[in-house]
Amino acid sequence: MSKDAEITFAEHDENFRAGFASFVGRPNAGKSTLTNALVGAKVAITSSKPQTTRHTIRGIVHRSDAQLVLVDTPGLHRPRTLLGQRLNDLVVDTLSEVDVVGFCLPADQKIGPGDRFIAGQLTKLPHKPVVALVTKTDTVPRDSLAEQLMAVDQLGREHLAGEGKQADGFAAIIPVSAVAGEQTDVVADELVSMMPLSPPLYPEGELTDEPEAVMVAELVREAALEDVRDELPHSIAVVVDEMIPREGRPEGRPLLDVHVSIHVERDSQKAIIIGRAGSRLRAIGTAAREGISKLLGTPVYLDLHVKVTKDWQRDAKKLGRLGF
Ligand SMILES: Nc1nc2c(ncn2[C@@H]2O[C@H](COP(=O)(O)OP(=O)(O)OP(=O)(O)O)[C@@H](O)[C@H]2O)c(=O)[nH]1
Repeated sequence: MSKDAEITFAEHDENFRAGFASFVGRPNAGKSTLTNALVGAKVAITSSKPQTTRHTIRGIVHRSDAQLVLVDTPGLHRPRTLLGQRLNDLVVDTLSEVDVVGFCLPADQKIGPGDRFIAGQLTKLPHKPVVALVTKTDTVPRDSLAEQLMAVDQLGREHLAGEGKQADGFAAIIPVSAVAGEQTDVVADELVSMMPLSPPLYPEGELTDEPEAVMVAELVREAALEDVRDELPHSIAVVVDEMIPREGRPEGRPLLDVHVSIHVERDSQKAIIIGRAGSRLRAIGTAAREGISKLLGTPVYLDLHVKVTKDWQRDAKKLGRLGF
């Protein structure tokens, strides 16, 4: 973000609110899509594959009366690997610093052990308001939505009520469809009402403060996730090795060289990513390059390398090197 942008109290109403909110929920619960719908631009990566959001990505909602900084977190889930454990720790750390937590529960899926696990984790944050967001309401008929709302209320009362915890379960329960654009304003209003009185935290127009390299890596990862199945999505980590302007380009025709490594855990996975005669890797490159050019506002030459980093999810040193 631009550090030189000055913001002063005087320019803003004394009732202005600003603060941080974070969405949690099982993989695929709709957190990224909701973030994007609220922010109005593509900042978090969405995909139908679970666990695509590994990095804490902020989207910023600018309103005349408030600024809402959304911290998008990875899915909280029962840890099975070292990576899983680290991600959970990261999520709980993040949550302890935000003003309100939005717990996303898809309308089209019954509440299950995964949701109860998350609700249990949220009790580690005793004084934090938790708003339940029943997502994807466009996918279910009205009567099953009503049932889901009651089940969610029950979940809140079971986990977030009682001494030392939230007094009455969830602070609010809001049905929303990010895809149909229904009730997203109600979600924003509710989250804003829980922000402290504060001047804006970021300059106007800022959408995210995620470092560009992380967003570039996420765009490549999103492209690599297209059409891959089973355990492969969890085995892909993407690192931007270098981004440098090409030298000797003609005036007004810049080109950015972007060097990216796609790490997988096994040789067989490397073969899948590369595809027959390199066809999949080329498709990944084409798809990602377009998004990266748009993001950075300049033509890019994208150089992709696929590397096998054996069992990186279970190796503390390798995790560190890949930025976890
Ligand atoms: N019909 C419908 N689909 C939705 C809605 N919100 C999200 N989806 C779809 O649900 C899938 C998962 O959405 P994401 O926003 O990526 O979910 P997430 O919770 O961020 O997922 P992770 O990053 O894996 O934790 C995608 O295929 C979305 O298009 C919605 O309001 N309606």
